[in-house]
Amino acid sequence: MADLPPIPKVSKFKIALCQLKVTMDKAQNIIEACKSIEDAAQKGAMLVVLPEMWNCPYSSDNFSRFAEDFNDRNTSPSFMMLSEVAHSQGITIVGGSVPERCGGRLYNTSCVFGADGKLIAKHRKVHLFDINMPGEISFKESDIFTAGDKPTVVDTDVGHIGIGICHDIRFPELSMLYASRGVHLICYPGAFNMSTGEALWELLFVATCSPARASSGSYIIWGHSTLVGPFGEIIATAGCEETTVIAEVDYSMIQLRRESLPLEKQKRGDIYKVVDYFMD
Ligand SMILES: NC(=O)CCC(=O)C(=O)O
Repeated sequence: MADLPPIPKVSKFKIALCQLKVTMDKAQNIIEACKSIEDAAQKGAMLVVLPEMWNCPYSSDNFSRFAEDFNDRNTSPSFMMLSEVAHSQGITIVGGSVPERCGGRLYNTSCVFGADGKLIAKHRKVHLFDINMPGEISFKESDIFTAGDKPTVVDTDVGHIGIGICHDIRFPELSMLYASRGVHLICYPGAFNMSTGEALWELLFVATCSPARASSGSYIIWGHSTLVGPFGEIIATAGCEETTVIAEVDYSMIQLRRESLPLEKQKRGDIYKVVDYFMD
């Protein structure tokens, strides 16, 4: 097995999970998100995570209307705000997700910005959320979005981070692939709902960030943005209200987990294997 990346120099830092209220007013959503990020940075957060669809109420009717073409600065205010605030505050931002328009297609996309404001990674949701639970919930993202075709691991000032978007969390193969690449933390911007929200997959260091629950709309958000530690323990969590969860990430706990529970050595490569098609 290849050596895992070492624990980064900044091994203890504050993370902020901004559980934002999302409204039909995109400009307002951008202003509020910017305020929450600045506030979190003032409180010492070095990494800020936003929810899935933080600029757009999660509904099929809205995705196309709220979409942005990231190559056109004039029509991508969400993208520009994240880049500018990452730079002005000198922090890393996992920018939740927004609908992305590219080459005539729509994607559910998370942009990651470094402390210099540069885009350092872009994850397009790999597993689109199609569900039909008669009498409870019916939703078909694949009617609107094209799925991404690759996993995303990004090297940041605060470690090696894997990115998944909401439904991606249900596929342990993706998180196992990230684990096999030695990520320190997996960030899952999400917008779970009231029917399925409790059934989350929690593994390694995981940060999930949801929108706050709104009193209107047909898709009722679950909330509960959470930071889970490397032993599966819940370090910090929220209810369904608008709030920011600020908690400490301590990567030295990864070392402790690797030593006390050497799962990497216990793997049975003779009976199963995670194949990483994207690793050079
Ligand atoms: N927005 C989503 O991907 C929702 C995923 C979800 O609720 C699930 O149960 O999976």
